Amino acid sequence: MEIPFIKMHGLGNNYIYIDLFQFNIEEELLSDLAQKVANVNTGIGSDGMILMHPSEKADLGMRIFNKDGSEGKSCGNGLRCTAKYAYEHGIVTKEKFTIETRANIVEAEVTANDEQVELITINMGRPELRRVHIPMMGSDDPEVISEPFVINGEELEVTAISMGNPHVVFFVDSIEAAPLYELGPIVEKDPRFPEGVNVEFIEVISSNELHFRVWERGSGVTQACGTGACAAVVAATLNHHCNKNEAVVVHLAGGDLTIKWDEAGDVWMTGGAEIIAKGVFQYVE
Ligand SMILES: N[C@H](CCC[C@H](N)C(=O)O)C(=O)O
Repeated sequence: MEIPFIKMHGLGNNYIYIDLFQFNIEEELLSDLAQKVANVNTGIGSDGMILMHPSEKADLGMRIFNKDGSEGKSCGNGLRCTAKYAYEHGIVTKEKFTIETRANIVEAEVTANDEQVELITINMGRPELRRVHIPMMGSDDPEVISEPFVINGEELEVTAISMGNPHVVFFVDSIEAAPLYELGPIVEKDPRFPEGVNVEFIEVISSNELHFRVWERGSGVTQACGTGACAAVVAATLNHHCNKNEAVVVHLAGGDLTIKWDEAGDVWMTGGAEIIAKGVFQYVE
């Protein structure tokens, strides 16, 4: 089956996008297709697959599948790329519009120059702090803020939240020394996270600047994670390193995002998005 695709990235977090306004695929093929397009040796190579689709609740919808074929509920970098594509390809005609994800409906605003989108701001909505909705097991505390967390024989501290998808944040003294590969895969699958978890390591530079690295649920180390950057700023604020209503620059491996957790409780993400290539994938079931 020939499947038209667009490869796009947000700060190096790259996905194979399929425009379901132009093409249709059976639901039961999606997980297998995501794994096959993401394979760098036998496929195209990406962190996963994203579907852009018609929506009855928003101007359009977006679904994200990780490299392992699992479906996530939201994707910050994917939302910025989807917003750029939707505006530049006439799926939307206004600079402000809404995008439905499995987690929520977000507001997007693009900044365009000669119809080319240069910057995208997404209101990612309110973080979920209640343990039961992250979800995370492990103690009766209703929230997970600087909670002792024994892993690999070490007692560390974690803060966990959901941005529609689960995140656990470790604060480290040096981002270069973050145990990304040692702890990432273990924590991702730890039974205290019944739905798995995205694992972030944060070095606080100042109240307006963080260094950030991520081991993503279902994809491993990626260059950037938009929902993770939002989770990092929320976690840093909950631990009194950052302040509400103040923009924070998050330095990810692939570049910078500006994140603000506002007084109304919404988390705003601003950053770029790029189209890498368009083509046709030869899909064999
Ligand atoms: N791995 C994530 C989905 C992708 C999120 C990330 N790429 C982003 O930009 O937010 C999950 O399973 O929840």
